[in-house]
Amino acid sequence: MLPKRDSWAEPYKIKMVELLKMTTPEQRKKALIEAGYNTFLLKSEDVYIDLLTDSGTSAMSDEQWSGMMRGDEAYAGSKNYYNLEKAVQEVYGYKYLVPTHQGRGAENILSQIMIKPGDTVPGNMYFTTTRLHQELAGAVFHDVIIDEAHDSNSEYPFKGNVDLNKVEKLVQEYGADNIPYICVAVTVNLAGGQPVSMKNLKELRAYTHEKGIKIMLDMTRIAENAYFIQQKEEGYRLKTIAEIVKEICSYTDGGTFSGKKDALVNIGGFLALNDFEKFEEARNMVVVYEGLHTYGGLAGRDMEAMAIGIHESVQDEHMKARIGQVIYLGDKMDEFGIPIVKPIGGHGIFVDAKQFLPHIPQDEFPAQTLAAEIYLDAGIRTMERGIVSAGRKANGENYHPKLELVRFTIPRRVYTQAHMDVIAESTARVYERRNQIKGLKMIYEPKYLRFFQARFEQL
Ligand SMILES: Cc1ncc(COP(=O)(O)O)c(C=O)c1O
Ligand SMILES: N[C@@H](Cc1ccc(O)cc1)C(=O)O
Repeated sequence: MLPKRDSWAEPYKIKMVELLKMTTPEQRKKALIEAGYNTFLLKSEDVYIDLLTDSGTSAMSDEQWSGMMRGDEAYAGSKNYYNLEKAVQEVYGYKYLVPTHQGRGAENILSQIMIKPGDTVPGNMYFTTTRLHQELAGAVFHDVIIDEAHDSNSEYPFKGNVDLNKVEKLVQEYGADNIPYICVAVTVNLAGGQPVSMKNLKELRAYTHEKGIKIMLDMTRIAENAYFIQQKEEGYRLKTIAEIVKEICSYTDGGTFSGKKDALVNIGGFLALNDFEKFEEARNMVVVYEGLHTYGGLAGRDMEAMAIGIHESVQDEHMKARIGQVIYLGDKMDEFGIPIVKPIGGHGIFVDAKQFLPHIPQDEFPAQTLAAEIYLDAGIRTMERGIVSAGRKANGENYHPKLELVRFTIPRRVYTQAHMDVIAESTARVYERRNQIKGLKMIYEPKYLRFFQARFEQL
């Protein structure tokens, strides 16, 4: 067989490194018990490879670091705000910008200015913070993602797509007047970083236009979604990521953004809108919750780094290496027979805990258990994305999501291919001893977003 000739490589070189601490199995066991078997409660210094999240964990470029030095820390009218506004207008095409400290700050403001109590908000699968803000504003969330998204074995290439029949059913039942907007996430985090196709967005735009319903993007990982469109959707192979990103936004009315993902910064976010009246409301609201409308809870230097990161995020070679690394890890896990969500998505590998630990019932938290076991093996930190994350319904019952997953989230520009090998091998070791693994019971449950702070004990 001829050797492989189409390898990708990182379009950067390493200028500074952060040393990692290795731990012993005994140290990890102790740390895990102290953390109540919740990877969110581990101390970062007890972690070897940190795949908890791709949020705020990416490595900034030298350009971004030099942007930090150009921070204009004026209370009002910082020049970095105008640079960020320009970046948002140029890259996404939205007219108005309201900066926020991170994505959920924007979700809060959007929910408050758009939703009236009793409204219905459809979305392509829930996201924890997004749904909570919609609910706190008085709306009921309805999942309108296609059925394939709930099936970890379906190889459908655009599992993030909205099912228009499900939307139509909601319109029939609740009336378009009671649906302020549809929230469309690109890519869909909890489905496994799955993309939405341009065709689907165009169809949704045509439909919502006719009904007078707005589309608000959760544009947190929009550049990653654009990469999948470029690679998989007919007619987009020769378009750049930048062109595709702008086209996606053109079918929508605005979006919330967590700059901590695509935009390669450690903190920051924004709300972008096209409607001036809504913008005025949001700009007024931001001073209540975040800070003045020209900084929204951010330092000037943070806005500068985000403006630069937005431009870097839509470079084709960056995205090729970014997703290439995720696919490399997924392929390795696949070779070991580890059950993962297919197709491989944008920001990480999602291991199917129901298939991995079929002997553990969902009420004994298989994904939480597996994340704990993965940490024990080699100090790799991952995140539960199953019944714990899904939380409870308004009537107090637990949601029982079909997907019970452990997310191995890859920070951008941080780890090497050798780290990916270590991660896959460690997971394979846990897979070999899967039959001996026992479930957990929850011993402490906070009211909101319980997965962040809940505590568990081994059964
Ligand atoms: C899809 C998605 N939307 C919204 C958010 C909220 O962003 P942030 O963490 O910046 O508040 C996140 C991450 O939290 C996310 O992954
Ligand atoms: N958005 C980040 C941080 C986060 C994690 C879990 C959540 O449910 C909410 C926020 C992520 O997806 O990793």
